[in-house]
Amino acid sequence: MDKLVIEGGKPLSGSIVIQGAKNAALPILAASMLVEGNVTLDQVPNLLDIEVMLNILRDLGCKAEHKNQTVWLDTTGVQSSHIPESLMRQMRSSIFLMGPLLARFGEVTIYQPGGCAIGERKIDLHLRGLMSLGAQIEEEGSRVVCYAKKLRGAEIHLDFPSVGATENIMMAAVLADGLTTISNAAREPEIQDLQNFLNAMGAKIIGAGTDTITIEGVEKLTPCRYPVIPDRIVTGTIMVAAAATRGSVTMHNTCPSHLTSLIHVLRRAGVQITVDGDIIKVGSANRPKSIDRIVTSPYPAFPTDLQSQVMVLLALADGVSIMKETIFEGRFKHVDELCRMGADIRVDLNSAFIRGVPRLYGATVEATDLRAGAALVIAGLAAQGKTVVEQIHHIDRGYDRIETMLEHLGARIKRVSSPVNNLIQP
Ligand SMILES: CC(=O)N[C@H]1[C@@H](OP(=O)(O)OP(=O)(O)OC[C@H]2O[C@@H](n3ccc(=O)[nH]c3=O)[C@H](O)[C@@H]2O)O[C@H](CO)[C@@H](O)[C@@H]1O
Ligand SMILES: C=C(OP(=O)(O)O)C(=O)O
Repeated sequence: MDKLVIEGGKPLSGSIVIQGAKNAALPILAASMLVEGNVTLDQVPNLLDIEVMLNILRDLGCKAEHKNQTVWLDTTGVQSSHIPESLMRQMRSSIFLMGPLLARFGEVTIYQPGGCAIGERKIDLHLRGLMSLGAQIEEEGSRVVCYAKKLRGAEIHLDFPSVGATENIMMAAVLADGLTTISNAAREPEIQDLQNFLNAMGAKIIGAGTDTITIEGVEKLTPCRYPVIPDRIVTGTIMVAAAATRGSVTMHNTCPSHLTSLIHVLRRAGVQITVDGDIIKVGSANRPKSIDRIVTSPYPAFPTDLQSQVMVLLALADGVSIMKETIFEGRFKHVDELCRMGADIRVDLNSAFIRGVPRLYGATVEATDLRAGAALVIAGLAAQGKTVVEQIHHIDRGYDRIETMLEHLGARIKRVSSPVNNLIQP
């Protein structure tokens, strides 16, 4: 089991290029199953979740190669529309294959997906959306079998703007007969990226990025080459790390407009941020200021995927802050670990009350999920002394060798296998 060992207290400084977005690449890889032929995707990060998705695609009969951030797919051999339970369980995003495989083969068998333990994460909105398009669904235990000779367009209203359900319905509706509208659709940038990819293959979709998406079904798609957007959550993680260590970092290959809510929050905390095209510079020499209330909500509001990272900054702020999590009920697991490092945080229902402390202290802590793990890494970078972050396979799901990226910014961080003592000379 790998661990990260961090000798904290050194401000991050320098510049880095941000990786492509996990949450855009995963649905786009799934959407590639809608077409027959060679699809090439650029800016695909080297992540555990991408590896799992490529293994699922190979299991379905697709040829897949991933080298230097480019993925080459040959989907002509895809025959199967059955995803084994062991593969489904490896991540939540396996669910993205339901819509495309159903649209291409008229049937699909999947199992309840796995993923980080951050909440219940039902798939009812996905299933109801597909049923509205004419699919019949049979559930038996964790197995879900879905049939439809030909999907037909429909008006679908989502009770909640679920990112994954919006994407699954879009992918299924692309080859359906007639027009589909999704109202109360999620508006995340990754949904716009999926629309752009599908349209590049000949789909007719408008409205992604707003709460109403319209899909006019087409007969057939044509393969294409497509670059995935930059990862706004990785960008945000580094921005917070720069601020928490009172460093100065320049990030290239970013989409600042995707980070408006974070930029606003960090500026309120007293962090200096400048934006120039696709470059974001973050600098901070002073103790952060507390923020009375941050609430996570669907895009464009403050993202749940940056909640734990920003909590580290607030844990070091001058004053009391409140963070309310409204998307996932199990997303405060980093709090106990941060308290082990000296943070003063109390959780009541879905709100965390954060009384800032002047400093955190190194400790051995456990990453319980992807973003909780990223938060603990930031805490370790800012803390006095040595921090060991365990269970870092969670972090590898979303950050392409996080230690290499941070080392490049001057951090004293190493990935090690046990034993961990004496591997870093301060
Ligand atoms: C790969 C990917 O893009 N992952 C992101 C996506 O996850 P994901 O697509 O799973 O997130 P959703 O927007 O679907 O989930 C949001 C909320 O809706 C609930 N829900 C969802 C679907 C459903 O059928 N029924 C239901 O009740 C979930 O339990 C959760 O409470 O959006 C989340 C919210 O921004 C992010 O944290 C994830 O990083
Ligand atoms: C929760 C996340 O991802 P997933 O939906 O893939 O579990 C995340 O990226 O923070």
